[in-house]
Amino acid sequence: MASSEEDGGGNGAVEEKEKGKKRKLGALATAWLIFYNVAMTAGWLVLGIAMVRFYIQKGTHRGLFRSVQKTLKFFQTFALLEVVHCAVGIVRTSVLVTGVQVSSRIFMVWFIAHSIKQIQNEESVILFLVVWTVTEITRYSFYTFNLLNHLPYFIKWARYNFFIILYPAGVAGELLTIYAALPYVKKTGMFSLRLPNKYNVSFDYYYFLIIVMFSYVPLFPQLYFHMLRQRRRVLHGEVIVEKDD
Ligand SMILES: CCCCCCCCCCCCC[C@@H](O)CC(=O)SCCNC(=O)CCNC(=O)[C@H](O)C(C)(C)COP(=O)(O)OP(=O)(O)OC[C@H]1O[C@@H](n2cnc3c(N)ncnc32)[C@H](O)[C@@H]1OP(=O)(O)O
Repeated sequence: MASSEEDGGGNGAVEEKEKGKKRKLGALATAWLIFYNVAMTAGWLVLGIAMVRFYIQKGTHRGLFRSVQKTLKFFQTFALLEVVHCAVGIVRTSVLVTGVQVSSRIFMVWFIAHSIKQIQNEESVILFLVVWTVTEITRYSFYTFNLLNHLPYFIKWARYNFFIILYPAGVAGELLTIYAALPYVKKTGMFSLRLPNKYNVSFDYYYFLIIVMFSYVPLFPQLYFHMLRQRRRVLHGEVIVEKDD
């Protein structure tokens, strides 16, 4: 995930390398990515509209997760394809960075919010839902317009500025939600395996969640600094060479 930066001022070899990486996508790959990004933009838009409508009609966030969970699960799980896109090389993004981003979201959706019903009405769940929705509508519309070579500047600006606030806000929502889940996990012993058992292994989901929370400390800055580098590259034209994973 590490990257090194070259001085933007006239390093020809680096610029050539950077240009060389901007290869043309095949027609099929482009068509697929346009379809994928349009579908994802639409999916997150539907989710956003459903959340706003729910709140206007009910005047409370209680029950909101339950009412939008099917759409959320479908589109967030569909995002696993992003790891595939990187792995097969049709998008120029690190498999590792994308893998961490997508797996942490899938984990939040399926192994926390879906599995632990008692925390679904926590404000922190709404916080990460709102943050993810704004982020993804911006991000997928950015990719779509970019592929169509008609990228409005405000979408580009939003893609590379919103995350400065949204990323920490999303992480706060996720961590507070996991924290709220801990007492239920401890009480029920869910997803845990106690000894003695026929496999002779033990697993404690409660401690696993604590490890997951601590893993944000080294991993989140990697994602955040990756986005800051992307921001400098795209908005300020700095030449940045990412080392291969
Ligand atoms: C099993 C338990 C696991 C537990 C793990 C716990 C670890 C937790 C640590 C992680 C915390 C994450 C928390 C997170 O969920 C919180 C939030 O998301 S809050 C909301 C704010 N978030 C964001 O703003 C970030 C959103 N995420 C991303 O942007 C990406 O996922 C990321 C991989 C981080 C960065 O994206 P990327 O590297 O792709 O940057 P670019 O957008 O600039 O794109 C680079 C080039 O690739 C092209 N591209 C990429 N995707 C596509 C696509 N779908 N279609 C077309 N083109 C695509 C893009 O155009 C760029 O091309 P070029 O270089 O030619 O311009």
